[in-house]
Amino acid sequence: MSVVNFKNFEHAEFKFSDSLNCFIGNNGAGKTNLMDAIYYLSFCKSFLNSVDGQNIRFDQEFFMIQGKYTRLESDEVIYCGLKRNQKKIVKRNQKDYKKLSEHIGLIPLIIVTPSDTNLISGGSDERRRFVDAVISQYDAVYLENLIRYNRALQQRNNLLKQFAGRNNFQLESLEVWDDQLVKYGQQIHEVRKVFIENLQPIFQNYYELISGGREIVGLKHQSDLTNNSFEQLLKDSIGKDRMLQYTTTGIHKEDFEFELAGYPIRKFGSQGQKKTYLVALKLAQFDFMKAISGLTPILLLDDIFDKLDKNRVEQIVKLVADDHFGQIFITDTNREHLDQIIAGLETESRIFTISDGNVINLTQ
Ligand SMILES: Nc1ncnc2c1ncn2[C@@H]1O[C@H](COP(=O)(O)OP(=O)(O)OP(=O)(O)O)[C@@H](O)[C@H]1O
Repeated sequence: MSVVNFKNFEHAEFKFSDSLNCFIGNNGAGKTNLMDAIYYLSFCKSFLNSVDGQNIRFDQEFFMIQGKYTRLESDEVIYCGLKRNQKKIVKRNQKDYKKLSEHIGLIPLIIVTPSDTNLISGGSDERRRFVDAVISQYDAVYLENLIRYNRALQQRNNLLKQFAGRNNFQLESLEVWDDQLVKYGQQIHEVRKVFIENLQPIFQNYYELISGGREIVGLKHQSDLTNNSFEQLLKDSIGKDRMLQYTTTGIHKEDFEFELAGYPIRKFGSQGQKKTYLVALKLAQFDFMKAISGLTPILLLDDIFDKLDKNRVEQIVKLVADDHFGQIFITDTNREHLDQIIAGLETESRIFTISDGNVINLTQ
């Protein structure tokens, strides 16, 4: 991979290991920026800063990231470049993409970052977004249903607002949207239910492997639709919906309760337990994506050493160094941690020391 004028890197070239790569450096050295460059080549955007222009190195006019992916069939060269105040350009083997969405999925990638704790501590929308994003990557019908559902929901909510504004009410106009919500919502609910059931054992297995314990981790699908017909729920909530001027029941209100030993982890989990939970969840997502796409995702573990004890970190690194995983990137501020763990591994690993946007390649 090469980067030019990307954040605090002026120009740097990397030859990564196909297995384990570690970025070591002090705070602010540029380790996470490198993770972000790798992320850009998969998702055409930053995981940190949604304003592309702010990722151009200060006082420069453009950035450029290029990566060569060695694949069994043929190599892929992915380019992402941005000139200040111009449109971002992404190329696959020197050919421009018309739509960036066409690129997503070609280089699957999973990242674990400190900001993922929002999945646990944040609102239900964070968890729905996570579940929807994972399912949408392998189920195009699900994504289509989700778009249609959200459209119908928007129309129904507009109608409820109009009724309130004009002080009238027409049940028939509302029911047109109810039919759509029930049609798509019911299917989305079922797919989410099956997804959670399938993810649970994989997730439990990873949690046990990392923690060395037998605590039961839970993912509970909470929904009004579990024991009631959606049609009836919409009928029963009309009074409330009219008063509040939005649709108060449906799959847009579902949540996924994250539990540890039967208790909500959000309230009772320690910081290390929450982090373990997240890593296990992401590794379960990894398995899912790998099985469905047939491609091994790249795995980025940013700052996983923070809040986790030595044993758990060691378990994670050993776990991901296994053949089941592919190319892994790990950041850390302290070399000794990793040296000790890596010394016991058979996997080929490469260590890059990062200092103020510069890199020294230290091959194991
Ligand atoms: N557009 C930019 N141009 C130049 N430098 C930038 C730009 N954006 C961010 N930086 C610099 O990048 C540095 C942060 O890098 P990064 O987040 O990769 O650090 P890190 O090595 O992961 O540190 P930590 O261990 O604290 O997480 C900061 O010094 C910041 O000023």
